[in-house]
Amino acid sequence: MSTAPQPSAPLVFLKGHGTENDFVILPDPEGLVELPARTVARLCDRRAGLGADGVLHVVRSAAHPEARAMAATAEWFMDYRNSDGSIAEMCGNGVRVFARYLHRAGLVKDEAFGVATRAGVRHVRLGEDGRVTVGMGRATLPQEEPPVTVTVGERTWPARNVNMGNPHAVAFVADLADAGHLLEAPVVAPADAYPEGTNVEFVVDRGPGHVALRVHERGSGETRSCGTGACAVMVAAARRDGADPAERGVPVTYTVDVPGGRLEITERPDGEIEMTGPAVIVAEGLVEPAWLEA
Ligand SMILES: N[C@@H](CCC[C@H](N)C(=O)O)C(=O)O
Repeated sequence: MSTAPQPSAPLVFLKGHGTENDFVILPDPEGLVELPARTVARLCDRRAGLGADGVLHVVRSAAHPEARAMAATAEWFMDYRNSDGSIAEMCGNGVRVFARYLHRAGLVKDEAFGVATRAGVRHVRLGEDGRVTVGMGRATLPQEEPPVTVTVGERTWPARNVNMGNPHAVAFVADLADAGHLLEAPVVAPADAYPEGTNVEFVVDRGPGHVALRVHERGSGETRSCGTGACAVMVAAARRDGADPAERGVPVTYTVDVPGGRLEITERPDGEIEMTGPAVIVAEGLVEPAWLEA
């Protein structure tokens, strides 16, 4: 009988993006694939790996200890990882791409269904126009004192602390170029406002109910889009503009331009937020087992 080690089964991957926030999708229904931070970082490496802002690990909720309790309402769990291998609670663009993948793969038959995330179940609706709408839940606005500031180089701006299941610091600036090259994370103070670190959005006005952003993502650096970030920006802009839907008693919609496209965000008077945007599957392939194990 041979004692030679058996080669691992090839790992299927797909590549997708939502407003150019791009992801490696790893289908792993029974949760058998180990994903240490180093492996995620190698997969996301844009020169030596597949290249992505993050990994969407597709696991049956019943097979994942963090999602088992959600299995009755959402069959699939989006185990999201940033490109440096760190774990995040939620990814707004990712959940649209995740939903597109599940439907394309025949793993869900309905056009509307729940996806389990670390921030709770998110309800998605696949539109006929190729876009996907996600119920993003409610924003929380942690205490504003002491005020949060964001600094890049010599420049400092006041910022709004908005939590969309994951943390955001939203700073309104005169020009998106003011944020500079964003090769390093902006400095956010006070540090204890964000014990787990934060995503930072820089925002300018484009017109009534219309803003544009750049984002530096926790764990991924500057990206072309951030769905949770766009929702945080919408909430911060609506409060700044005196357009809080809870006070007006009607839904409020903002168009949020990101470097990679456009997202439409609506907040209802009860605080529930819906985001609509594209979700694209680009490719499918196999990860070379020897490379993965090296
Ligand atoms: N790009 C995502 C957010 C991904 C997680 C984020 N970097 C974090 O660490 O919180 C989105 O579209 O929301």
